Amino acid sequence: MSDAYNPETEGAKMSFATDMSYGDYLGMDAILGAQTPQSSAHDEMLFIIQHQTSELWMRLILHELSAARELMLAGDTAPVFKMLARVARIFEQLNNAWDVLRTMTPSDYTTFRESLGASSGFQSHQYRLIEFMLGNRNTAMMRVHEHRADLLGKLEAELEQPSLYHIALRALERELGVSFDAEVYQMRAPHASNDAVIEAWAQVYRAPSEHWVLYELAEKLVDLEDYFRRWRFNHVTTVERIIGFKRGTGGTSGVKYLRRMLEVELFPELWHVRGVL
Ligand code: HEM
Ligand SMILES: N[C@@H](CC(=O)c1ccccc1NC=O)C(=O)O
Repeated sequence: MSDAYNPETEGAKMSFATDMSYGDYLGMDAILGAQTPQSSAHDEMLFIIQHQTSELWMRLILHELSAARELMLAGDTAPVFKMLARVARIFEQLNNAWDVLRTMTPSDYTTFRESLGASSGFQSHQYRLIEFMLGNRNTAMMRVHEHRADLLGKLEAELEQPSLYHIALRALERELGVSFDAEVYQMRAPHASNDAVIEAWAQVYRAPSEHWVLYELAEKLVDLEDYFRRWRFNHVTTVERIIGFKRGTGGTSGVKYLRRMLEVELFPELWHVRGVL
């Protein structure tokens, strides 16, 4: 008989015929059954898992942002800071993940790129939902989901709700006793910079101790956008490294399109305010 240590002797439960196990709880059969490479290329598994893990983290981002929005609407800001800090950390996790994908060379990628057809991250509805929630609401991005009423419905439902930034701006109005133009609160357009909003944030930044909660909220949002920008930058750099200036499978110009996306400002006034202090 082997003298290998048997944890059963100290009480480890070994039978899960009728009890919920680790795999049951985590839905491991569904998760580990969801990798279906379209080619026999070795690196396609890396590619699939990289995207699936990213989508799982995005799912958590959406969970945190939804809760943060509810709490902000209820005026309960303390837990919101924790949630926004967590979202920034998740982006950092996604940023670090590029190191794994970067081990794939251009020649590795060409072994299966054709198998991807017209599919592309451009069609990630969770990515679009994150953008919409934060306030970057470019409705032109929704058409790729027209064939999926469920996904389109989620994006449409999001557009019915104020963005997280809208809610922050409402709080700013209340704090300073000011009122922003209605155009600031457009529901179906990317948030555009507004001078009155810059001036309002400037009041907060000139006297942080008098407006501590809003100051902290603003800095959490800047932090989040900072990490999000790094994600976009890592993406475009990895893309250039792997496919150069080829067109994207999603039909865009590829790196040129992604470089344009680097110009997106989620919370423009929070960046512009730095220049007027
Ligand atoms: C070999 C690695 C990758 C390449 C070559 C690549 C390439 C591209 C290209 C060319 C686009 C532009 C749309 C198109 O025409 O296809 C794009 C968009 C996008 N990709 Fe990737 N990508 C890679 C990895 C990833 C990963 C790991 C993610 C994580 C989920 C991701 C998420 C996205 C998203 C969300 C967009 C839309 C961005 C936007 O519209 O602002 N990509 N990608
Ligand atoms: N757009 C990429 C393909 C790609 O990266 C991709 C394909 C399917 C699912 C996710 C992807 N990731 C990001 O766009 C390309 O043009 O090579």
